[in-house]
Amino acid sequence: MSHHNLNPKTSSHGSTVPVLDISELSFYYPGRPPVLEKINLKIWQGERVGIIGPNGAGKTTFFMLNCGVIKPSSGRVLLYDKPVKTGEFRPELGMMFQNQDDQLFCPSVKDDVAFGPTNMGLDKREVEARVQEAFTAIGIEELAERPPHQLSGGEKRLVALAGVLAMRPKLVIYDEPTSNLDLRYRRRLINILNVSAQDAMLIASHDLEFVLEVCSRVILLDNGAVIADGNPSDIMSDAALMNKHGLEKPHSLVPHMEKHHAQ
Ligand SMILES: Nc1ncnc2c1ncn2[C@@H]1O[C@H](COP(=O)(O)OP(=O)(O)OP(=O)(O)O)[C@@H](O)[C@H]1O
Repeated sequence: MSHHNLNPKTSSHGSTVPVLDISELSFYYPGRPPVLEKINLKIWQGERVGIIGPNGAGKTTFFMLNCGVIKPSSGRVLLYDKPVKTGEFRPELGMMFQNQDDQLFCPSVKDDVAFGPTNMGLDKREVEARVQEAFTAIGIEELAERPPHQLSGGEKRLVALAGVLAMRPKLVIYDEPTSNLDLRYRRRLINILNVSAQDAMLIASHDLEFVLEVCSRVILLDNGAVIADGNPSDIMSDAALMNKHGLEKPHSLVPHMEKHHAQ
């Protein structure tokens, strides 16, 4: 099954246009085996999609193709029915990178969060309203005047997220959002994602418990292909499938008896 709607309210106005419509998408570096080969996927409004797979499976590459940072070797991506072109800014899409040092570069946190909306050509008052809205949603008001390079890794992650949300994207892509987060920041991120109002999100993560808590659909990528696509607990409780692709069935899905035996 490839169509899961979390929120019947939003889907009931009959959105027949997928958020993302990916067909026959391939990508390879010259002289190397394909990183992705003929991927076909549709992402629908209301979906929170976890992308899982071993190191090197092509998750980051897949994201770069979706936001037009790199050019497909063949195939195409439609974002709300309009082709994604390499290098073209699409305000409907926001991306949170794995490494925030690539994303934060302004003298203060406030300037960094304002950077995106300012570059969208919004007037000053609207930019300020959005910055305030993002600060409140993420709960980072106290960081506003700090220089981003002085922040801890977890604080940087939240500031980067505020910068993305201030652009009010409809689709947000997260690359390893919980890596290096302590339990408190991880929990805060889960809470933020679980109440977020975007149309859809794509989240690559090795933190499978996090994926279980947040996602309504899971796509397992390996060897350049979609290996499985469907309900998160169905896919992740298939221990043989998970092991075959360098992953482990999350502990919370191991039945109580089995856990007992393993000890
Ligand atoms: N510039 C490059 N030249 C050649 N190969 C590359 C280049 N960049 C990435 N690759 C290869 O492409 C493959 C996919 O990498 P990608 O970063 O998309 O994987 P990933 O699933 O995000 O991995 P991880 O879970 O480790 O973050 C890897 O085998 C990687 O070595």
